[in-house]
Amino acid sequence: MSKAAEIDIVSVSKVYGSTTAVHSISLKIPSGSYCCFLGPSGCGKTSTLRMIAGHESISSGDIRLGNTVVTDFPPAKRGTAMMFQSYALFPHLDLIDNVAFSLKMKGVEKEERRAKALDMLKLMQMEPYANRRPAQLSGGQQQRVALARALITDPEALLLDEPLSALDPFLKIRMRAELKKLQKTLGITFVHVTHSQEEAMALADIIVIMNDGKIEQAASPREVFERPATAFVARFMGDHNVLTGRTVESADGTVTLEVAEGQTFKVAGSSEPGVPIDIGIRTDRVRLADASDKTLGFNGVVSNIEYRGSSVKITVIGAGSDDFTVIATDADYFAKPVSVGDAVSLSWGLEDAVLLGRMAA
Ligand SMILES: Nc1ncnc2c1ncn2[C@@H]1O[C@H](COP(=O)(O)OP(=O)(O)OP(=O)(O)O)[C@@H](O)[C@H]1O
Repeated sequence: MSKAAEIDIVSVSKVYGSTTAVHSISLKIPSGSYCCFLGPSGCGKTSTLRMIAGHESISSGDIRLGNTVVTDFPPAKRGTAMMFQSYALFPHLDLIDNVAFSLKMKGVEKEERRAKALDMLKLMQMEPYANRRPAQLSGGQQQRVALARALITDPEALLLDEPLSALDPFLKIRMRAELKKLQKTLGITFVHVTHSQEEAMALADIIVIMNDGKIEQAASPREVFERPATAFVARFMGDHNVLTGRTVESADGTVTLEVAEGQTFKVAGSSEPGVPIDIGIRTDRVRLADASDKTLGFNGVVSNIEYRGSSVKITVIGAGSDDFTVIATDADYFAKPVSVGDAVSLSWGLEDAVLLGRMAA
């Protein structure tokens, strides 16, 4: 197998007519890492992936793979391989010829390309099916063939566009584990586009969260979860309550923020007084208990309760929010259950609230 390459995206934009799909993004994807691009529909993930692959021209900026600027290279000359969402297998060819196709295009002689295709099918545990056609395979098996076909060119980076979206939920989780194992075995850089937070958290060394053609945060899953950089990330990842307010005081590394009239919260950090600001409060760290320090909690009214098995989701109205979420463990909840309409006191620790940065305009 080839060695892995770092992918360096430098001020890259993509403009389609009057739509700017990607706004001057910069990012270094370390060699040999598993990188997931995550974001809502239309945020520019696929356009970015296709620009790395060379299937889409770059409107401005540059992309480097290792030491080579590949901006103007055709896809086959970049050292990348792409696996498409639909797998794009040829229905009339058997698996060996499907996998060997790109080598045929390069003029590799028949025996050599078939031997290499068989090696790739072996790697994907698909050798016993080598003479079948794609229609005679399950979805998961077709995906393995598509992977074998992408990997036969010995790419330095494998680019995957929503690779798991065509699979049923059970197979999705199994293939997810296989993708991760494959990436570790091969040691090459994987760039994977998904709109699933869970998928990105499970797979990635680095998650790149995009919104409206820009990168909101690029960091490890743990950092994204514990330190969301922006209100968008905190909301999109769905594990924080986001409250918006105005700084009333900033001293000794702590900001005091007014979120509703007479309701102030403390959070670690610093900010100019008067500035509007967002804070994120971990849903799983809020306790149904009175806070000793009232700036680390509030009194509210329960508006909804959802049982989730190992946890219970409690929605509370208060502190200027009508859907403040508390995730309690089932044990904690059933030790002291509450009902819709109950008045509750919520509290959290200073370390469970984070100051969320604002996007540069
Ligand atoms: N060929 C095109 N011509 C014009 N506009 C395009 C084209 N391809 C994408 N766009 C627009 O660019 C923006 C980003 O699209 P892109 O496919 O990169 O987003 P995405 O994050 O991958 O979305 P999805 O998850 O829905 O695939 C969207 O507004 C889309 O409508």
